[in-house]
Amino acid sequence: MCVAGSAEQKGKRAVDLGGGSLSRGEVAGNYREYAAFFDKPQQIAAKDKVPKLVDTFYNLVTDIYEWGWGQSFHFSPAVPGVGHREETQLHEKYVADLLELGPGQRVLDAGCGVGGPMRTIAAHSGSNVVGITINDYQVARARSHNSKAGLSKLCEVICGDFLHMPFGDDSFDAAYSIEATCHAPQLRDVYAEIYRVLKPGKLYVSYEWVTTCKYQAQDPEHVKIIHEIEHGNALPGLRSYKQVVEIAKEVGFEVLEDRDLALPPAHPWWTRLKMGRLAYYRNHVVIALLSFLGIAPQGVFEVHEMLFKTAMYLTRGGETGIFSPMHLLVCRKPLDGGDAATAATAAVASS
Ligand SMILES: C=C(CC[C@@H](C)[C@H]1CC[C@H]2C3=CC[C@H]4[C@H](C)[C@@H](O)CC[C@]4(C)[C@H]3CC[C@]12C)C(C)C
Ligand SMILES: C[S@@+](CC[C@H](N)C(=O)[O-])C[C@H]1O[C@@H](n2cnc3c(N)ncnc32)[C@H](O)[C@@H]1O
Repeated sequence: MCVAGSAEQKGKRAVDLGGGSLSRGEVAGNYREYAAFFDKPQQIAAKDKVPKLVDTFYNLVTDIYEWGWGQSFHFSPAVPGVGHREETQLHEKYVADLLELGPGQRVLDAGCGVGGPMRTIAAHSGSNVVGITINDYQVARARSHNSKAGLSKLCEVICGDFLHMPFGDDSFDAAYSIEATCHAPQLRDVYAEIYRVLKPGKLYVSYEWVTTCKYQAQDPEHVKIIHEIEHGNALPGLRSYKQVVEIAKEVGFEVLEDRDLALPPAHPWWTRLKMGRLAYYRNHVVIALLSFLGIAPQGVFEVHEMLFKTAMYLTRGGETGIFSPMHLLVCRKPLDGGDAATAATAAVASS
């Protein structure tokens, strides 16, 4: 049976799909718990439960993401005549270039996944990247990929919560987050934490998931699309493009640039997702078969079904223009960190 190939990029094999750090028997129950969370709006309001929910989500989806997407868990603008891998790397190198990274600098990757972006950025710039992710399965995967890529010296990965990072004040020369801070129950908490660990005068770049100016809260179709995107991606509530900028300023950052990289002349980021539909049907059949044979744990099929559905809503979000996964923020921690730090502390206290 030929089920070893990945849908779009070689790496994880279908026969190895599992539930991350969960045992085989835990996958179905964890998926049910995950799904139930989104059926009860009061739970989404219980912000302290979100990091655990996000950890569960990544136990459930990390293998499928690697199998069907690759080692970078984010979108990229399409580039005509260029393959997905290169499109992805271009989007990652842009972060390194905006941060003006070079050898010897210590850079934070807040929400690093299995480290696709950190490897591109370290190899491109020669800087030392320290990644943090809440999911210990991703830490193991990232370390293994770093070692295979010969980048263990430049790339370090730790398991932890980006809302409470185990790093000293003013200890990084730069910081970035790629499609990760959207998981924070309060955006200002993660921004304030990144602000704290960044040296004065240094830059933070983020690709944010946001609703755009086209989103109408009174349009039921818009509301449905955004709710389904939140459900399929472990999001406690998407923020608008305006809110992310306001929050960055509130914690003390100077916002040097904020721009939606999805807007024309950029080519649609959702092309890859939409074009992959046939492959996803095939994947669904493969997973059904592996589940029937007892090779894939019970529950993986349901997780795949959820992702299938979320791919459709993400595409709708892109096509309607109400959602962007790549609102760029370039922020600087002011040199006179004193006043700004006070603002950051006050912002956290009031959140
Ligand atoms: C930033 C986040 C994740 C963004 C993307 C990397 C993922 C969002 C939706 C995912 C996928 C949807 C469909 C899957 C398909 C059914 C399966 O057969 C193969 C994997 C998918 C293509 C999967 C891959 C990753 C995504 C595109 C969020 C979580 C904040
Ligand atoms: C969509 S993935 C993006 C990963 C990576 N930036 C990339 O582009 O490949 C989001 C990442 O954010 C991490 N994350 C979410 N909430 C977190 C938290 N509270 N603390 C640390 N990491 C978190 C997840 O574990 C995951 O690694």
